[in-house]
Amino acid sequence: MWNLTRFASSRLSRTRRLFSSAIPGPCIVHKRGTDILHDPWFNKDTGFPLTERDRLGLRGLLPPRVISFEQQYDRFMDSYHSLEKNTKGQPDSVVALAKWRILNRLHDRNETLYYRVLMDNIKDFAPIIYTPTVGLVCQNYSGLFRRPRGMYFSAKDKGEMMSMIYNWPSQHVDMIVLTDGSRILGLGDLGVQGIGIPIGKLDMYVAAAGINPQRILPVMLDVGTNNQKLLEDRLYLGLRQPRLEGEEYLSIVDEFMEAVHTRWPKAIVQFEDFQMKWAFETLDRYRKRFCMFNDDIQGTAGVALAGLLGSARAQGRSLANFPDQKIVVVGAGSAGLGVLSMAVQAVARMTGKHETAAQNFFLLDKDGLITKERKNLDPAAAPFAKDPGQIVGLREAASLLEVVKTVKPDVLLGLSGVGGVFSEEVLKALRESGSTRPAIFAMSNPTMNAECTAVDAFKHAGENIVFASGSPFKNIQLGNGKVGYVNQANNMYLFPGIGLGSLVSGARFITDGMLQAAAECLASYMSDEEIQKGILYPSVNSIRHITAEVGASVLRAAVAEEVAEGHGEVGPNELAHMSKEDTVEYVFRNMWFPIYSPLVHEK
Ligand SMILES: NC(=O)C1=CN([C@@H]2O[C@H](COP(=O)(O)OP(=O)(O)OC[C@H]3O[C@@H](n4cnc5c(N)ncnc54)[C@H](O)[C@@H]3O)[C@@H](O)[C@H]2O)C=CC1
Ligand SMILES: CC(=O)C(=O)O
Ligand SMILES: [Mg+2]
Repeated sequence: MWNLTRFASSRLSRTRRLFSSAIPGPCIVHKRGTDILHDPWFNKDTGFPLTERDRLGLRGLLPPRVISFEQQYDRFMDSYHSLEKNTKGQPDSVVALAKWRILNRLHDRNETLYYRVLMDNIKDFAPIIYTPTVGLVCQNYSGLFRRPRGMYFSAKDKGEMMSMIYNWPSQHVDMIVLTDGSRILGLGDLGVQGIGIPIGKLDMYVAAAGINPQRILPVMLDVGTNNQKLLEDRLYLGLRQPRLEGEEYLSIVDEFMEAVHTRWPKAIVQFEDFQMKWAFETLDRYRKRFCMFNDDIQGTAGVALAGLLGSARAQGRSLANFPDQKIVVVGAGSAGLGVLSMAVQAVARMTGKHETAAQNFFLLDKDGLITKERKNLDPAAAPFAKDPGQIVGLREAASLLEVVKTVKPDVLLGLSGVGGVFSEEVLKALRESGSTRPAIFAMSNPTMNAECTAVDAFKHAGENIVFASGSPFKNIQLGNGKVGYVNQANNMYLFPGIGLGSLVSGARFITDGMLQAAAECLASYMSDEEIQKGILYPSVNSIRHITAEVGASVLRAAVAEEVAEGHGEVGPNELAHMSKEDTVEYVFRNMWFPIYSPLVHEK
């Protein structure tokens, strides 16, 4: 089941070999002249060769010297480094937004160069285009707005979506990330400003999964906002009305899903940052009708499970001991419940005992420990609610500190959205954990919403811990050359591979088996040596490689579960006869790589 043998050791060299053989095919363009220069999909700026300038009516529209892609790349990186130098000492938020702006301007101008720069510098740039800076961008979106990106469907568009969807200029769309802005990271309801999240997630799709940027579509479903501050903000760009509820709300989402799949029947829709009630309801409503998944529930669960298995290994225990781990989950929302249900299912598979699989898991929300005595117990949390008779020394609504002191957990996992809930006292109490190497997952985003910082975790809970956070922190120097490793437990390690594997298998639906395969692949990726150091996840620098491996695992699971219908020229039979190695190679070959393609004009 959990086969933790390591994949091929020369991960990156194989990636490079596959890409170095990539010869850019021609790209058909239906425009000429300035229309091309103003289209970031095709624009090469000063990089257009003279012959192409002639063919496309660009002569005279650019300075005469042709600059190579490498020179353009270096020029951008020089500007970026100057900006870093010039903003030194300024407040973090000012620096972060300045960095986001310079990247965003390149994105608006020249996508090929933008994605190349992003891919090659993913460790430095992911924190800008993704968490944490994307949170700040969403908070300030209406003021930062210069040009639209993606599509906006609002409650006012009811009845029009089927025709509106044809306003999108691309003939083909493979991957859509959709939000209604109701729970953006841990920042709450940001209304239309939440569009930054689908944009950031899709940037990760291009960088990690090699989805062609001409085939992605970020979407905002604006059904109003309950954020009073935004409703009163004169610059706010969304609908100024309270959120739609009930059937009115669902009819908007239904209409959007029908419209999308009428134009692009094979498009995959990732639901992102929906408030809990709609996250679960829409997943249930659409998962057997469309190829879709909810990243916060399902992507996060796989990443957390891989980390939990890793932290069991980090204690030098065999995986057979995983079911004995005592795990406290703080946050009973879409993410926390998603993690719990996948982890409990893994325990049930390992032990064969479904009734007792949840016994070592403890779930808390804003009111404390959840037991069966909880008034208005949420049905989604009910399977994890403790029976008061079976938790000696604890009671309904016990505080986190009481729970940690009594349970002495092996793992403390936070998905509460509340910064600092792993207080000094809680972290110190973890020193009494039954584990030789307790693990702390402070998974809430962005950084200020993390349940604790890396510094505090190592300082208060001890140097022997394993630590992971949703947004990046720097490794901690513990003295005497010892390093406290900081892992990034973020669904970015899985959602690109889930989307890519579903796409290239032509999956009709995304099944539990495919999601489990993704989690198993991530869990088995790390060597024992890395795990012993406390490194649970691969470096962000190798995200394309891990995504290809995850994508291939998802594809094989789709074939095994008979939902794979094939992709392009490759039919389901051909997929079924591919070896494991072949599937990885096939997935790599389907990844878009940012290099300039010769442009061919067609009327
Ligand atoms: N690292 C990652 O990959 C991911 C991180 N997240 C983060 O997880 C957080 C929560 O997301 P959702 O579950 O979708 O939100 P949610 O709003 O559905 O759930 C939040 C839960 O936390 C509980 N809570 C609030 N205050 C608390 C407190 N003081 N103590 C204990 N529990 C408390 C609430 O009662 C609720 O059960 C967000 O910050 C989000 O950014 C979400 C998905 C992926
Ligand atoms: C990472 C992510 O999906 C979230 O924080 O919501
Ligand atoms: Mg999310």
